[in-house]
Amino acid sequence: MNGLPPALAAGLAMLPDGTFAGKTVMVTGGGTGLGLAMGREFARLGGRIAIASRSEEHRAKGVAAIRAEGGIAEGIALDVRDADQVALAFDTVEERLGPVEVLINNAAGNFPVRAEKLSPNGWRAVVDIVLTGTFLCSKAFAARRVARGESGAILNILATYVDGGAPGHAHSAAAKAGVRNLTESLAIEWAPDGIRVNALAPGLFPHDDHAPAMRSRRPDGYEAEKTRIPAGRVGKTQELGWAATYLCSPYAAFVTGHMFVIDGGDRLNRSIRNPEFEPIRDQLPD
Ligand SMILES: CCCCCCCCCCC/C=C/C(=O)SCCNC(=O)CCNC(=O)[C@H](O)C(C)(C)COP(=O)(O)OP(=O)(O)OC[C@H]1O[C@@H](n2cnc3c(N)ncnc32)[C@H](O)[C@@H]1OP(=O)(O)O
Ligand SMILES: NC(=O)C1=CN([C@@H]2O[C@H](COP(=O)(O)OP(=O)(O)OC[C@H]3O[C@@H](n4cnc5c(N)ncnc54)[C@H](OP(=O)(O)O)[C@@H]3O)[C@@H](O)[C@H]2O)C=CC1
Repeated sequence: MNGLPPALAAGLAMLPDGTFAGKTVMVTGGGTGLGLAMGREFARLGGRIAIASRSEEHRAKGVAAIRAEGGIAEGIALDVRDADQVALAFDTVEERLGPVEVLINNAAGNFPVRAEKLSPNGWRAVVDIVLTGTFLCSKAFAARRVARGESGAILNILATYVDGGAPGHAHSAAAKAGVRNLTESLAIEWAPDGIRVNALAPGLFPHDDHAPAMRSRRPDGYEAEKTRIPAGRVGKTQELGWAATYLCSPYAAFVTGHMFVIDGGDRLNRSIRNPEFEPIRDQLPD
């Protein structure tokens, strides 16, 4: 598990070419990091990608990356916390690329902070982006799919700390756990309408776009954390693309309400042989 099979490393797609041909895929926060990696994989399989986020710079970067690979992409201004902006974004995507058939709720806010120091507004910002934003986008998506009488797929991006929590990330972990539960409620509610709702929980996937607050404090970066991961390495962002495209494809037509974990076994690495416990107040500055 320390490397990728040569065919995959060479960039071959996991699913058949054209699996998403003619389909519009909206990726919130799709201009950077994992969202962009997933958008690129959907585009390689023929999807038309709508990158929806706040920053024009992030959107332009993502659109350019996908177009440079021959894909179709448009940037759409959106703050997922605002229901009016969400409605307008779906309308705009429909005008430019066609109705959204796949929604990736990837946008997130997070910053490490000791829980006793987290301001009410800081808590709200993260919970609103992660939990409320996911709900607002899912609701707008499903209302449109149901009105058209057409099926669809939603994929919510979680984090492995939905189980067990995350010291220094109480806001994000609580919000992601809420999204996990929301995934299950909506999967049941919308299954009769042909709308599948699944979740993808990544472990550690370092990339060059990390927001400043999320950059590793170690001089050697997140790469060095591989020693704690049973697979012996961190994740490669393209691997999330493979998982995301499968879960949203017709090959997963009977999969809904599921949380797919992709972490090289990191979440299972709890044993009496773990290193000494280090309180979060000793890891983060005051
Ligand atoms: C598995 C174990 C993991 C261990 C760690 C490894 C890390 C690897 C990755 C782990 C999982 C990753 C999960 C992620 O979600 S990564 C995604 C991160 N990306 C982003 O956060 C990008 C978007 N972020 C933002 O836009 C902002 O950070 C923010 C979320 C704050 C929202 O921006 P907005 O402009 O709406 O908000 P404000 O700037 O006005 O701030 C609102 C309040 O929040 C307070 N704040 C902001 N930053 C900090 C900080 N670094 N520390 C403390 N408080 C902060 C800010 O002061 C405001 O509060 P007040 O009004 O009270 O001052
Ligand atoms: N990287 C990792 O190791 C892990 C990541 N994850 C999850 O993966 C997903 C992607 O994270 P990652 O790529 O690492 O982080 P990034 O910071 O690169 O991506 C977050 C994206 O969210 C967008 N965003 C933030 N707030 C809003 C908002 N209010 N409205 C619309 N878009 C918003 C940002 O775009 P803009 O600034 O333009 O709005 C940005 O593109 C997140 O859900 C994260 O929680 C989970 C576990 C591990």
